[in-house]
Amino acid sequence: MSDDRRIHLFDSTLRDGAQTQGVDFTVSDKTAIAEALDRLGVSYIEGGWPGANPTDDAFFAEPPELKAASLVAFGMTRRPGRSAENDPGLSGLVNAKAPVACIVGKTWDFHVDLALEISHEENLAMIADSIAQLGRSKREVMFDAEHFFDGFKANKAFALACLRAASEAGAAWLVLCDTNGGTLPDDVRAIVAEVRETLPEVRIGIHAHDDTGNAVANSLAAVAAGARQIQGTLNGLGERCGNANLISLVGSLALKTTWDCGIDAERLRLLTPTSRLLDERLNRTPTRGAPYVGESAFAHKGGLHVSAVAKDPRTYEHVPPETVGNRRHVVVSDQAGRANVLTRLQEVGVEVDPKDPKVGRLIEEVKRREYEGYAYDGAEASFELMARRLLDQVPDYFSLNRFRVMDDRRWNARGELVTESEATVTLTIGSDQLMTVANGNGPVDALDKAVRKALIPRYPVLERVRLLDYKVRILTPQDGTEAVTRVMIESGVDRERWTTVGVSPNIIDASFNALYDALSWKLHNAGVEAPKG
Ligand SMILES: CC(=O)SCCNC(=O)CCNC(=O)[C@H](O)C(C)(C)COP(=O)(O)OP(=O)(O)OC[C@H]1O[C@@H](n2cnc3c(N)ncnc32)[C@H](O)[C@@H]1OP(=O)(O)O
Ligand SMILES: CC(=O)C(=O)O
Repeated sequence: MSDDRRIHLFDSTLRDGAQTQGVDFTVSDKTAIAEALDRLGVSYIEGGWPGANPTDDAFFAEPPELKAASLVAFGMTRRPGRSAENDPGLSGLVNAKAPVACIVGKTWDFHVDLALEISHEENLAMIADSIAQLGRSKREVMFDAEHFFDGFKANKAFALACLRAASEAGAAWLVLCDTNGGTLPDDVRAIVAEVRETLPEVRIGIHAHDDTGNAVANSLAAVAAGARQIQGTLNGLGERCGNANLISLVGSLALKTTWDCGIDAERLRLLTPTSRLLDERLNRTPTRGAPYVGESAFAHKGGLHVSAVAKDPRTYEHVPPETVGNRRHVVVSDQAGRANVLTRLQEVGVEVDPKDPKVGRLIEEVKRREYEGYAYDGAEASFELMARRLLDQVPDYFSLNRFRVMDDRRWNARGELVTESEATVTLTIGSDQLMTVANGNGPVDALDKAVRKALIPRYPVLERVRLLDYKVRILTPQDGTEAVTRVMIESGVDRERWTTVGVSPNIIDASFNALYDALSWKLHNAGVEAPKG
């Protein structure tokens, strides 16, 4: 592919992404994410701002060894009234172990007047001096033109003079930033085109924020107008509403355009694992609806969709999920038809003759239970168990005879408020009846502990099963405290995860139903035999 079609991807997850509310990377997070980005194939990885905090200092003191990408250290132009040589911020960048530096400078006169309170000439000198100073030690220096689009609209001559100052001082890239994220694609396209016409010799990049939900569209508009570098972040992290989502951009550039973003078919399959790695590092639940990489990105729910997808997935998929490392997913719910159920059964390895009348019964059962409040859409382990029970493919590992839960809220002798829960359960396992008692931090915790106490001696595989998420939803709010509740439980062991559902007007009973399925599913999945009754 000609160089003219090359788009350089610049990842700012570890710098602008670190400015996301609630995100706090450790040095080892930064290293793992940088290595994943390097494997994915981006051109530049902005590692942070040396001198801004101890994490970034430590990261740049011992940066990861990147195979293909260039590590970038970020900073800002020198302080007003100082020489670039004596500016501690710039010295931090010079000393950082990174071959490339990227500095932000003001290009909107409003900011120069109000935030910096300096003359326009001094701002131009700050840009030129800083780029020149960094050019003495770095292989490449980039200029992030802060608020460029707002600056261009307010005072075009000054905004362009800032770009000229950076270019003449040796900046390899001029990155036009939509810092406040308020610009729309038509304006981005027109302004980038005008910059290209005015400064045809410079290389232009785009750094778009997502405050109108247009950061990806703005990045593509800039490329159409001549930008050849796109800055973005994994999963769209970043200040306020985030940056252009690099994951969506990679998918679209690689699969839908003739631009060469440096990511071949093999690397493209790393897109979903890379996005998930970031969420895992941040301990965040991946966004289901994320384009290309979300769990719902190739999930089919409507019966009409599933019946057509079974014939040819192109009927409802814009690209094959495997190309981006994702997978197809058929959802079973009250929107399902025969095709959903058969496909889902096949996916979970349940063998059934499509003509078996039990399939029809299963569909009816799903719809009846969904009407009662069950949601198999997110509780696939419960769906699998229901299907296998109907087909006599799963034994009863245990059954509940009775539970009793007591809650105690009182002031102790030291005058402190104490809440305690105690659960007693009677279970049957095979021909044995067992009674156990446990205390817990709340009634569901006490119940969970009492059930496990009875089961673990018989089924040690349950020892390491953990309850990872617990969600309660009121299904009939008009009934007040008598309302029907639905409980969804996510359980896990190591990296294995499964979700189950329980419904009842009694929240503890709903929780028990979900717990019963969670433990039964694990026993079935681990191939455990049930004792003879
Ligand atoms: C648009 C962007 O997202 S750019 C990246 C923004 N990221 C961050 O700010 C995260 C890291 N930042 C930090 O850790 C700190 O802000 C530091 C270490 C950089 C600076 O901290 P401090 O010296 O305490 O300054 P503080 O953050 O309060 O204010 C920023 C200062 O930089 C000045 N400044 C802002 N932009 C520039 C610039 N491009 N060039 C020179 N000075 C600038 C401001 O006028 C202000 O000056 P003042 O201290 O004289 O008021
Ligand atoms: C540099 C940067 O992050 C911005 O202008 O948004």
